[in-house]
Amino acid sequence: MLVFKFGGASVKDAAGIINLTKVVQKYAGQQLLIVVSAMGKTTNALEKLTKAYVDQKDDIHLIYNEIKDYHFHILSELFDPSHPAFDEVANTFVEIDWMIEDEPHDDYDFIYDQLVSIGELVSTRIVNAYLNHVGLTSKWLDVRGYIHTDNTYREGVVEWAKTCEHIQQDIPALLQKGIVVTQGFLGGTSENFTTTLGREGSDYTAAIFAACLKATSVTTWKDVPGILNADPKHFKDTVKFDQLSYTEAIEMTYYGAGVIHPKTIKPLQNANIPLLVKPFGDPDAIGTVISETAALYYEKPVIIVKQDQVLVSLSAKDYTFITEDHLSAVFSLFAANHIKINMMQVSALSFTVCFDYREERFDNLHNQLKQEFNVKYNNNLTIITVRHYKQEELKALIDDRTVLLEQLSRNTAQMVVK
Ligand SMILES: Nc1ncnc2c1ncn2[C@@H]1O[C@H](COP(=O)(O)OP(=O)(O)O)[C@@H](O)[C@H]1O
Ligand SMILES: N[C@@H](CC(=O)OP(=O)(O)O)C(=O)O
Repeated sequence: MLVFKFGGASVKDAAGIINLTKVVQKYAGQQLLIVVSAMGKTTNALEKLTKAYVDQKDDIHLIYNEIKDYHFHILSELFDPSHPAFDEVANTFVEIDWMIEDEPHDDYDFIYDQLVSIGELVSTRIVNAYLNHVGLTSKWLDVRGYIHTDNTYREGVVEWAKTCEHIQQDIPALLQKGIVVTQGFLGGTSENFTTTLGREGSDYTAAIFAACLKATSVTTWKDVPGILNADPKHFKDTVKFDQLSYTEAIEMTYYGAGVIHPKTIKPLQNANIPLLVKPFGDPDAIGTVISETAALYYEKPVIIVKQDQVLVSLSAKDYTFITEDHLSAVFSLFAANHIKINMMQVSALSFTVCFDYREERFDNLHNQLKQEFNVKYNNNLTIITVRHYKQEELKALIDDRTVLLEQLSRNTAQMVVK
């Protein structure tokens, strides 16, 4: 069986959904599970809605109506007004109506997951309805009953044994009857609350299903020809990799290459399932095949740009040396706030650490760190990571920016720039 993942860009409008069905029709006769993300930039819009709701802002209904109008406009381009998909989508949005009428709960991450998850619940309703509309037999599956997570909202940790057991119990029989369409990015807790797996987590969902079902391959359909040596939105003259090793793909995604979610590759590597990254606009193109046995040749360095970074410098309040006790206290605070460290450096009197800036988490951490340390920080920074680099290439990348932190190993150079 095959697992396909269609991301937001591939289903951003009615033409995208029509294209998706054409891609799927090429695989008629094969068992197929399709993981779909929210349409276009819906997740960003739902994040805005969540913030407006928690802050009880006046524009909450404006933001919500824009999200609804966007989806109903796509529906009206695909179906006659009497089609049941209109009701299915309206009923899904009712969950938001109920939530935003109430006073906000005080756990931001919990609210976030209950609201933001609507994007995938709605997109899969529309995709599933359209596949059936064109004569393909397809079933909508609520992923929250299959991908079981703990209750770390916004970063649900998958309970693999329970997840695989449920997937293996039900999905093979469903696949024999037709296509299965389900939501990326979402999970469910044992109390039936919705969790999300981290932004851009739909690739990871596809990998979980593939690993549990021992799929032949996973294909993620993207708006790029495959995996390139750098993000084409930031760099000209990129080159595509026809093949890539699991290890290189893990390294690239770990450092922030946004093309694949970082947790995706490992379960596929463990189960020896190839990951194909292909352009949805040219489904017959070979794209990039990620597998164990890729030929390793780097015509150009691999460049990864991670924006919206904050660099924090800590020193002890009594100006003593930074000790293991200090570091242990600092790491505990990072862990408690679910903040992943991207780069760090220790000197005699200070500890410098760079991570993704996320306002609510940063404010919390900052307040806690201030109690024990002198804290200085700089935000709006960028980490440039270069793999398989030549020293002379680094200068051109920095351009006229200031380097605040630099680390070089044999294979990888990393620089925090302003
Ligand atoms: N090394 C890279 N190769 C290809 N695309 C990349 C790379 N790094 C970042 N990207 C970006 O990833 C985007 C595709 O990933 P993403 O937006 O997550 O897709 P989707 O959400 O549709 O699954 C591309 O539009 C491209 O800008
Ligand atoms: N919709 C979610 C999950 C996801 O994976 O989306 P995409 O496949 O469009 O990156 C997000 O935007 O984070």
